[in-house]
Amino acid sequence: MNDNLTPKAIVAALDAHIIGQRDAKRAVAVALRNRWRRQKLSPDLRDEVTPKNILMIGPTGCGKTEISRRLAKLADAPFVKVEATKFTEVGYVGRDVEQIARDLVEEAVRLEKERRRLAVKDKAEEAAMNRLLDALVGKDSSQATRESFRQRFRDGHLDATEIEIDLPVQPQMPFDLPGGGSVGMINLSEMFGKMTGGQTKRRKLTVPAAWEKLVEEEADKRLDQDEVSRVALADAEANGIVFLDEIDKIAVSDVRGGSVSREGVQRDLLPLIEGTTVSTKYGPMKTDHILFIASGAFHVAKPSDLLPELQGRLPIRVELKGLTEDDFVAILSDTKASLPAQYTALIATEGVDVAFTEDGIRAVAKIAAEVNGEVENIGARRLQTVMEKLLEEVSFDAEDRAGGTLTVDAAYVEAQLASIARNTDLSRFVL
Ligand SMILES: Nc1ncnc2c1ncn2[C@@H]1O[C@H](COP(=O)(O)OP(=O)(O)OP(=O)(O)O)[C@@H](O)[C@H]1O
Repeated sequence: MNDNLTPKAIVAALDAHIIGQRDAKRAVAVALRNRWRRQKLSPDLRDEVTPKNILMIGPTGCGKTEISRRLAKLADAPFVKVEATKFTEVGYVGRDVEQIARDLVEEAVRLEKERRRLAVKDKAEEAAMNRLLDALVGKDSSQATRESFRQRFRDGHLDATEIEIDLPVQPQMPFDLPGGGSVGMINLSEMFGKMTGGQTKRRKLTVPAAWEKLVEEEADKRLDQDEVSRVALADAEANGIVFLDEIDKIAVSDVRGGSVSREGVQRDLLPLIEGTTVSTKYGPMKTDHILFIASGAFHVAKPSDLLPELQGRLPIRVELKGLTEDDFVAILSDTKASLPAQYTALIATEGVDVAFTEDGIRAVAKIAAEVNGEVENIGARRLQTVMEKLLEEVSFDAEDRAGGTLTVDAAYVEAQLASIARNTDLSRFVL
């Protein structure tokens, strides 16, 4: 883990994307740094230190997931998000909860492959180019022909050309298995994988799509798969972050219908959070050091309605605030790759220059806050629907406006959105 990721540095990095929510940012920053600190301890003490999991309490769309996801990205850590309510659905079997750990390992494998593919990129591209040229001009073609096609490919002249290439067959499971395909210690997906091992299938693809597949396959061939699995498993165990959303929905605030299954889910989650060993297709995985960030609005149920054992496992409580109109202004103007910056860049590709004025941003924020107040409070997510509607027209006919400019000021926002925003029934559907 990066030595420079001190709590202050982590909070500063999160500040670039997320407005406010200081307590939550500080809590996750400390949790991450504690992992780094733990690695510095002697082995006997290291095993004693378990993560202090976090409970985030706050309304929908206020940044809970975003903070956790950004944290994982910053730390280059495997991350999965799961809705706790998913496990109360019909057909639920207790061991499904273990799927969370399996998903985390899969994510760790994906990350590890991505890191290693980079190291073998040059060699993989060279081999992929040879196969691409074989498919385009034949194995026996002259060096000059190959060179000319290589150039045409580089210049993008073959983007619409289709070719046929042989690609490995993806192992396919004939049916879905509860518990992620593990029956005891035998792993079925692995078994089916072995059965199809080495088989290829001829596929017709455009040159750029074929190139991507070939580079991927050539890179994978050069990776030591056993080593990838081993490192990924260790990475998931030591650095994995699990975001458990809607934990309040499985808290039991009354003893009537549904409470049994909800309490059941809590009981199932408990060993995972306390630390257990889950069998995965990459080998047994210990969950003791996974960082769990549980989250919920807790409008009805309270954290104290969770099983006491679960409460004990989520000792760090942070409250996130609902976002105000001023927060929306800041989200639109001060975050990296903000929505206005994204739309401006997208539409600029068509040669149209969109510029947001300060009063235009304020007007968008005001309408978003109003609709949140009147229809339903979905937090910063409202900005996405409002911005989409605001720029719907220019997004559609940008081609006719190439070379032109569009100033999004308060008057423009008013003209595009005011009539919809003031009509509650309409904004329910449109904004
Ligand atoms: N404080 C904030 N600063 C900047 N952007 C935010 C903030 N809060 C939310 N957003 C944006 O709003 C969207 C939804 O936020 P997020 O997914 O974090 O919601 P949440 O709090 O996890 O809600 P839920 O409990 O419903 O999952 C994201 O695109 C995120 O970028």
